[in-house]
Amino acid sequence: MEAPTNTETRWSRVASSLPVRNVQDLATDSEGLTEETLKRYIRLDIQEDEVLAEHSGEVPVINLGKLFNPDFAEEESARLRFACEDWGFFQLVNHGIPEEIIASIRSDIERFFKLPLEVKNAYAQLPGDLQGYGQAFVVSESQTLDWSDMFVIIAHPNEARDMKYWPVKPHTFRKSIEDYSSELMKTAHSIVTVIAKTLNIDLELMGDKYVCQYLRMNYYPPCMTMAEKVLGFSPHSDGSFLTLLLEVNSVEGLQIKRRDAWIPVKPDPNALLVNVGDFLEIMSNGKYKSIEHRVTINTKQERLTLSAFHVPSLDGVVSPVTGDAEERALYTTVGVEEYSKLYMSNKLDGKRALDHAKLL
Ligand SMILES: O=C(O)CCC(=O)C(=O)O
Ligand SMILES: [Fe+2]
Repeated sequence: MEAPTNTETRWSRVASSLPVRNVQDLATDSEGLTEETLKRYIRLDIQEDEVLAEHSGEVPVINLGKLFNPDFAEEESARLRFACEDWGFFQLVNHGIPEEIIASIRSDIERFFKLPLEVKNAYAQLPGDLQGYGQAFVVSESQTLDWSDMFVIIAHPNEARDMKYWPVKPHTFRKSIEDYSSELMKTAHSIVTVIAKTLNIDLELMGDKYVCQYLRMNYYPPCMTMAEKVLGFSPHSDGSFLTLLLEVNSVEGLQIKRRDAWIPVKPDPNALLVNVGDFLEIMSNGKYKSIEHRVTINTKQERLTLSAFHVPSLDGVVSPVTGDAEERALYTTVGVEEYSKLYMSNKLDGKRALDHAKLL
């Protein structure tokens, strides 16, 4: 296992930094909120594709308990396969993470974002150690226009926990993050096991020994004057293998792309929202889809979420696994570090990193 210093230096080669204004602060600063400052956040492309709220209820729901219950496993695995093939997203219920652990992380994240700006800024680090408050790790120019702030922590490998700038406020924060992170490692592991079975592939590189977990807290302030013109998070697919999202205060905002329209996801307080990332799409040779998603903003309520990206270690190599001799590889083999660099670079020209890995 790599020592944290190695991880830090490696990440400093991967992640690029585009520092921007803290929008939570901007949103509450009546003097700063002028037409001039707001202008840069206005997005003309928001209304290009239809929003189909009537399909919200169709987002697949997968019951983790059933996946491991011999009486239901086969049927539930088939549903999981369909969710990954057809939606790239599913709500994971009966996930088994103790309620108190979820309650603590929820309340600590809410409390963290209520701290004064200077306190939060004390954690602002540039991407060298991939930890920072503010938009230090945006992956595209367009994301510098996002109406959100984020805070990133490497939670696994565990050595990363020795990082210098661990948040100490609220004082329970470190424990809640550690507890949640370990639970989530188990949950992700369970899902990965079933995914490996449904694809009939070996997913050793997603085993605990190799996998990295990055936690990102996202804060989307309300935008009183022009919520319908700004985006909290630009359309993107995730540069992960699997992402598990906790919608901390269950405020709606996430929309997923489906058949050229956007489907708003209704937060389910009892579920984790799971999505297929780029590495899983590549590894499954395109059978499982890493779907674009975005976050919209409302006029009244702030939205808080916690994304957990599960990614193979930077040393890893990801190849498409083909079923039989007839199946042609549709993606190139990518090094995780090389791919992450591309994903984090600002040179994607409006394309997704994934498009660069696709073979024609
Ligand atoms: O905050 C959200 O709802 C989604 C965040 C997201 O897409 C991400 O962190 O990659
Ligand atoms: Fe995402």
